[in-house]
Amino acid sequence: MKDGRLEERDTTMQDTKIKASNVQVYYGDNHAIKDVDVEIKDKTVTAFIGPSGCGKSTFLRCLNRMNDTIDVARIEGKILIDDEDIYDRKVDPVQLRAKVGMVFQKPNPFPKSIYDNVAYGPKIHGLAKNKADLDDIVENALRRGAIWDEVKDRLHAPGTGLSGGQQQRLCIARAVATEPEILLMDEPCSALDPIATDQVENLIHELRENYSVVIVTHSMQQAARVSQKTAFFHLGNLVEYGTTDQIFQNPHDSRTESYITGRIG
Ligand SMILES: Nc1ncnc2c1ncn2[C@@H]1O[C@H](COP(=O)(O)OP(=O)(O)OP(=O)(O)O)[C@@H](O)[C@H]1O
Repeated sequence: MKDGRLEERDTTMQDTKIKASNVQVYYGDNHAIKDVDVEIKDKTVTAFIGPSGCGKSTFLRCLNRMNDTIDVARIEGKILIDDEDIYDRKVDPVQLRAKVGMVFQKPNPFPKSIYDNVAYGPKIHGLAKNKADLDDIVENALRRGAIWDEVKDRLHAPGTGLSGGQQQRLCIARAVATEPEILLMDEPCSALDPIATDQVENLIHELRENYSVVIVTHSMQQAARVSQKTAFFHLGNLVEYGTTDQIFQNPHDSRTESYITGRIG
């Protein structure tokens, strides 16, 4: 059982990594995110929860400008990362996405070897001086993805030949290989069995040492297990944001309470 007060002290000590103000997202006429303000802490796992269609993934995708790739999406408001406006014209979205890595619901390794899956990002971002350097980066990332021991003897086998849980850890290794500061995870365990889920959750716990992790999850049990902060979304609004212990044990808003007690979902 977590000590609520300790957890609270722990997260309030962390610096703000992401500050979103008055964020609105429209898909054509559909106002999917309504006036969201939130400060996301560094070295903390933040869970986004809420009923299907409430805008969790949409808001997550605002944080590394993945919505830019959706023609009908329009974003207003401000999102600062380390006090820099990520929607400023001088920000290159490709560089931004290296700093703000993303792991998707379905493991999506490239149709390349395990090695090349991880080496690809560091290569295009010029992070390796030579082959030996690249080998080190790949090994380190696979270790941080908690999959090195399982793949070290078959680095040149296809990534798509791994099990689902291994593929997801490979995708996490690929995301950390470009030395991001923030990791966005959109339901990273929904395609995994309980054992693989447990491995990925343990990994999320370790990643928190070095990164700000933001995870969208349908599972309230998962949010309670992995996160220190939780944001509850409903119909495009950020209804309540607080420590995970407060949200689950003492929700202030009746909508949050209805959701966590299973009355709405
Ligand atoms: N690519 C898109 N094009 C148009 N509308 C979209 C798109 N993605 C999401 N939407 C709409 O935006 C709203 C929020 O969807 P979003 O996927 O962000 O919610 P969610 O809370 O992540 O849902 P779920 O838990 O079911 O994944 C919904 O009305 C959805 O139909």
